[in-house]
Amino acid sequence: MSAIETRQVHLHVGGFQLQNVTLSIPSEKITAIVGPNGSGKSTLLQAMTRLLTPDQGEVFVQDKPLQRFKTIELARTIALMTQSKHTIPNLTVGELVAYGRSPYKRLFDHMNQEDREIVQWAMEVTHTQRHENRMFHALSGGEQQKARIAMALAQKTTIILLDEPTTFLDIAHQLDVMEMLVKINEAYRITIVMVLHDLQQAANYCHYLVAMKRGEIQQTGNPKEVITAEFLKDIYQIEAKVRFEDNYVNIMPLRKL
Ligand SMILES: Nc1ncnc2c1ncn2[C@@H]1O[C@H](COP(=O)(O)OP(=O)(O)OP(=O)(O)O)[C@@H](O)[C@H]1O
Repeated sequence: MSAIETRQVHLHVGGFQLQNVTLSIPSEKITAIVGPNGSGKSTLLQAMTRLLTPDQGEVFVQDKPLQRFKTIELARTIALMTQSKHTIPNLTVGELVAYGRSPYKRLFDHMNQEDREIVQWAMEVTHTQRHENRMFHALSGGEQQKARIAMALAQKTTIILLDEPTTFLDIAHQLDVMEMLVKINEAYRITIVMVLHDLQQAANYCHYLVAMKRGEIQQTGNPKEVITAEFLKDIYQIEAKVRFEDNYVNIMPLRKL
């Protein structure tokens, strides 16, 4: 069973169009969506979470048509971490992570023991417990990313989508976040789909790659096989060397073509 499947999806936003997007995101794996700026990666994530509705074609989540999901059922199945942190209100980390429990609560319901345990678990997994009582907006970029991942985990979904989780982080925090996501995937079998600009991260941490260009899927497959010098030329119009060192993919961009 694929976690998410799109079949011949066409979707326009403004003058932009996703065209004939057919793909299958493998369950319990880590998938990277890559492609140049403006190629439609975020639009695709929005189509997968029903924030945007295709003009044509269908999206399936765990084999069920997306439009048949009740809102609450979808929120218990897929968590989405968008790029924007500016919409997060003034909350402590503990309060933010507790927001992840919303799909399980009715308005004005209090957190029960199970909710509290799940919130503690999500903070433990992401090492954010020590920030529980600090204000989210006072944290560093790396700490904020981990707190947002904790909120997604507290939603207790089987699928987590992340839009550029490592952008704006220093190299140590980038590795920290990627290693954390790998551990979450391995320990809890959560399907992870993330938009990435760093192709080395895509190659070295992800099991599956979806490459987009101008609203279309260009290539899919094992990132270690897909990312070649030819691929970088086709997708990004750059000349680059791609080398393997101890099974680690090393990409050396040389020049724009
Ligand atoms: N609401 C909207 N109205 C008009 N155009 C939009 C809207 N949302 C996205 N677009 C356009 O659609 C195109 C694809 O945008 P999208 O954000 O999906 O690309 P992306 O691959 O995620 O880009 P980036 O890597 O720069 O984040 C862009 O040209 C963008 O300007």
